[in-house]
Amino acid sequence: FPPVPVLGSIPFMLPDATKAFQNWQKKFGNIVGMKMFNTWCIILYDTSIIKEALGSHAFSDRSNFPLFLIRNEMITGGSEEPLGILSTNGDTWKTQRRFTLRTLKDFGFGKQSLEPIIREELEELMADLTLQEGQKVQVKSLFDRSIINVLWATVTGKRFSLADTRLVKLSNKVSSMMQNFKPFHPAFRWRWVRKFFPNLKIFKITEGYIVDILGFIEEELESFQEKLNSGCEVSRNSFVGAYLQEMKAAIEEKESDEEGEGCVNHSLLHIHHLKAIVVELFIGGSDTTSSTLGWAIYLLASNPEIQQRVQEELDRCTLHDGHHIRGAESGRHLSPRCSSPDQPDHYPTRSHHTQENPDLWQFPDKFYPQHFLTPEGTLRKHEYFLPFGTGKRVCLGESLARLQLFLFFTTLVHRFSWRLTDDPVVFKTKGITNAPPDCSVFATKRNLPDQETLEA
Ligand code: HEM
Repeated sequence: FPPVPVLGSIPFMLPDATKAFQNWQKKFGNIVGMKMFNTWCIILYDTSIIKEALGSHAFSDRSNFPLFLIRNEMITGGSEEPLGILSTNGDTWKTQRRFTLRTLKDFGFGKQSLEPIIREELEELMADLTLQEGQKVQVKSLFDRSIINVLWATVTGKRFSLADTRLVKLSNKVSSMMQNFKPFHPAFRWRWVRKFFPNLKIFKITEGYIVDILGFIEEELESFQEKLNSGCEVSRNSFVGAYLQEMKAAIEEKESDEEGEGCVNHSLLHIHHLKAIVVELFIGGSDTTSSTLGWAIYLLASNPEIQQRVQEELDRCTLHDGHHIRGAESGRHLSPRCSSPDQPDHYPTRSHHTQENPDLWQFPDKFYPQHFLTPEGTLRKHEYFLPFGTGKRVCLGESLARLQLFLFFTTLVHRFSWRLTDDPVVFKTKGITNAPPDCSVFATKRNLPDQETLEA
């Protein structure tokens, strides 16, 4: 379909974009070009094509996302210079990504040292749930504060108590930004719109979220910087501390940059990038993880027989004996209706949501954990299940996310039984990720025979 002026291919996507994408594949094959307003996009339907494309240099650049243009302007006081990881390219992206990955690895990504932080969150959440026994618990916001707290501890080395009003405020801001941000809103498509109509509601709302989140980060940064300015060392056991120390060392020692594999170009470490990355760790690591957990609880609460089987399996195994818990099926429900935009040169692509493709899944619309089991009952991997993306831009928080999902899911399903209340279950498909439905559950403590439990 030739795109129409202004709207591009949008009229052909209505009323149901998912259906339209499926029909396009039947009609045009595994690579389809389309236009979102003024921007050309490519939809890739085939896993091997997706992997080949996202693994190549041509597809490794990202555009300066509208949300980030606004953020960058606020951090720098006017410049739209690309900052952080998610929307930078070239040397800047490489440096920030390498530094972040290396630092987070030092904290124990992929090892076990983040486990105590996550366990502390779990203990407080479980104490909270125990107090709320017999009362309705909203699934959607159930994990927000705990997940934000893990990120906060990683970034600053501190944690809030779950009832702390600052944590409640930060977590509300981050989750409402993620749920309400409309990346495909036409106002973000043309840069002149913001220039001529800066007071449009969509811009003001977005700016409001960013101001609030940045406020939290800047307040914390100030205390780190005060320490540094008074000649003290700041501890490297937080992301902010490690970044500031590295910047300081680079200035003091005027290190000669040794560019190359695994090295960080110190001249590109800057407080503006630090602030931008912290915002991104919250954006990338909060809603994604808490929504996956929310889906898991909703799906188990609405499928009591499956919940019982999972609990029986958890009762039989211990956390460290290498059992693979069948949690992946809840991740299949998380992906947004359109997955993230990528940009080869200036042509963003959308990889088709393989998670719902009827050719790949026996029951694409159903919660069916057997999708991830072999007939013998062992874990079955799918090369087309790519929740963390693939290629050069693959998620850098994957290890943290997997550890959190595993510990929260196994502990909470082992210790509590989950039942839907009579409240309506309302599905909403807006925002960047596919949020779990609005619904409430009862969490009832399980009577475990002895305390040689999974979490011991
Ligand atoms: C269930 C949880 C998560 C899911 C499903 C998820 C998914 C993804 C996906 C699909 C991408 C690739 C986007 C692209 O191709 O441009 C990505 C990138 C990214 N993720 Fe995650 N993520 C999760 C958790 C996290 C966590 C916990 C963090 C940080 C602590 C994080 C930080 C990032 C960052 C910074 C990027 C950008 C990487 C780059 O552009 O080089 N994510 N994530």
